[in-house]
Amino acid sequence: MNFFDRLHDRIRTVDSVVSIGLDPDLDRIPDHLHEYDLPRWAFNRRIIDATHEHAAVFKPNAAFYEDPDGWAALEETVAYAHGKGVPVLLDAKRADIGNTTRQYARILETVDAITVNPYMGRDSLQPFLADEEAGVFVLCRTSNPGGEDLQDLELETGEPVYERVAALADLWNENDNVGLVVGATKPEELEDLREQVPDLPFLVPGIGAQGGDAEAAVEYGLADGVGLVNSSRGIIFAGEDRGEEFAKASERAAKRLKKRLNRYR
Ligand SMILES: O=C(O)c1cc(=O)[nH]c(=O)n1[C@@H]1O[C@H](COP(=O)(O)O)[C@@H](O)[C@H]1O
Repeated sequence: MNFFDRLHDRIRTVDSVVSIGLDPDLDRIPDHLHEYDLPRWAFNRRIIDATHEHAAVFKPNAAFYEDPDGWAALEETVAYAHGKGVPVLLDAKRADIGNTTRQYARILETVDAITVNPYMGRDSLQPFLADEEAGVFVLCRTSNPGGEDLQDLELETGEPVYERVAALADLWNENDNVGLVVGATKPEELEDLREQVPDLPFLVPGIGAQGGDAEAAVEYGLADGVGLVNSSRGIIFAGEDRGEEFAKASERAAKRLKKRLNRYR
């Protein structure tokens, strides 16, 4: 079944478009979890238990797992999220030349969706795009300040680079499996892009810790009700100062964000 159809069902089931980012910074997870073999997995398990009823997806960012224990923690995390019925979107921002990107795409046997980087062009994304079951979110207008360095550059046609990326992503969407990543810190670009590509669901990061616009994220992020608004640190570290009770604060933060976003749906 197509990822966006599954996401549509999941959003309906939990009445939520919240993507919960599982970015378990080892310097920030509670002290008592460091005695476990895999502290990141111990942390994620508690976060998943506490928040899964509010999660449209879980979005682990690969950067937090790129070492042997990290990969083990990620594997456990993905299986556990799936056991709770929650799709997993791996934020890996992948792409490379053909034979390399084919190896990257093998991760789609494990996760449901992925973020990819359009900089190397269509062939660098082909194995992802060819997977009819997977969701492929193309970085378009990112939330960070330096996003403007390249993404806002004007082409000879007068359009900015990020709009060209959106147009290309729309062309690449032959299997109805492509979405865009557009930061909540860019509400005007969100609005323009929604008009330009009305059918592409967006993953909108940048609310919470980065201070983005939650209302614009929902208003323009969804295509026919399908799309994702992500918060990572704002949810998983909501209970940073609560010791063993940390996950309860995450549950409250996830529920609060769900309710807040639902006001705009
Ligand atoms: O691809 C992403 O998810 C992403 C794109 C972007 O433009 N900005 C952005 O913050 N992200 C990711 O979204 C998450 C945001 O985390 P918080 O700022 O803690 O909510 C991180 O995992 C980022 O890597």
